[in-house]
Amino acid sequence: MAAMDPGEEHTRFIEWAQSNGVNINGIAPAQFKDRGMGIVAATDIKKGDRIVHVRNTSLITVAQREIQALEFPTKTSIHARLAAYFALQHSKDGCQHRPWQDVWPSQDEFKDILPLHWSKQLQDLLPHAAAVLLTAQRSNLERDYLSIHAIHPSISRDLFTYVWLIVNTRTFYWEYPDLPNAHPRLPKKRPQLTADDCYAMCPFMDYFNHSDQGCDPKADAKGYSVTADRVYKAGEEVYVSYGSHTNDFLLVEYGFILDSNGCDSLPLDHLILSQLSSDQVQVLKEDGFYGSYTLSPTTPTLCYRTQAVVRLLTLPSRRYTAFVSGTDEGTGDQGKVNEYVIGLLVKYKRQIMEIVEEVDGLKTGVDVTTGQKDALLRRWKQVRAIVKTGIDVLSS
Ligand SMILES: C[S@@+](CC[C@H](N)C(=O)[O-])C[C@H]1O[C@@H](n2cnc3c(N)ncnc32)[C@H](O)[C@@H]1O
Repeated sequence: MAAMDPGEEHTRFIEWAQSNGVNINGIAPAQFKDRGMGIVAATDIKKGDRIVHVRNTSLITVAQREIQALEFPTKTSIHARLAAYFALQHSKDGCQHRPWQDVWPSQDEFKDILPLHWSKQLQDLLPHAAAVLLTAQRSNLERDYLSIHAIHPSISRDLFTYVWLIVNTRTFYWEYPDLPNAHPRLPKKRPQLTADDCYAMCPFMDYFNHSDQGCDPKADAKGYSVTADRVYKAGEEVYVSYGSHTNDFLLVEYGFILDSNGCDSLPLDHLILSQLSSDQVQVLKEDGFYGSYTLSPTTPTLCYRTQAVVRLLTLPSRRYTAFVSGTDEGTGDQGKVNEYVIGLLVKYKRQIMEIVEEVDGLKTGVDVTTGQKDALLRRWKQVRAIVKTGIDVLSS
């Protein structure tokens, strides 16, 4: 994909970043047609070269004095604290992060790509897994907005939503360096925080786009760095991996999907949970096998949890018990399990055909942009392909 010259606000930001503890080596930001900014190799890069390092003092974490000075109530999430900090900075004269803020995506760009901003008509057409993630995202945002609104009523919902999404799409996992041994992931003096709260904003690092095969960003007490995972030729895009995410997750949390994603899978909960009796639900809960059933486009196609639940649904309970207790690998029952799942998938495939047709027929305009329709259609076609592969593999 051709990269374009990013423009002068990016040149200004790079100068700002370099004078603020960011060491850049052989890479540069570039503008892409379909995914905003990204990072390209400015020269040939060798595997193992450290291409960027961001000093720990340049990260924005809640341990920072300016953020601590805002004296948030203890229950305020880290996400909310960071968002509130950036909201308060946003319109301030002499805001110290201005060159960084100037290269972030605009509110309008978010409105196009993030399902949170899509029309209800489109949200209702999201795959089940994406809809579940969207509901959770909406409720986290609401919780955070209300907690900040109570102490900073001047921050509008619009601005808060924007900076909250900036934090959501641009934070890195940050293990606070001064962690006590007993709770290796909890920042000292903040025992109420959980590992999920260990986030940092990281200038320049947030230019990298995601690939399931990208470089792995590493953090240590000195800061954050990215090392080349392979050789890159000058001009090639360099990606990092944001984690092992499915395309439903990437769509809802980041506003894009990958054409090829080795971490993709399809949750089957919406097909399976409704089949369970209340006794079966209880058994599964007691055994720790309730929910999180997945179908994967790679082998094994069915995850262990799915193998377990389908045994409970289709076999005498002693066969299920033998399987989950490990006394029987369950190979003899595999045909019956596969047959049951195929039945569910064939029914689901018919529903998918109808949804694909409906999405394909959507008229584009104010409520449905071409980009939104395209992303949704591509995702449904991927779901259809996973289901088809599942049926083929289980039938063979
Ligand atoms: C950390 S930022 C990366 C820089 C961003 N592209 C920008 O313009 O500033 C994450 C956002 O980049 C975009 N993105 C990241 N990886 C992508 C990919 N492989 N394809 C399309 N968009 C991607 C998504 O909009 C995502 O929310």
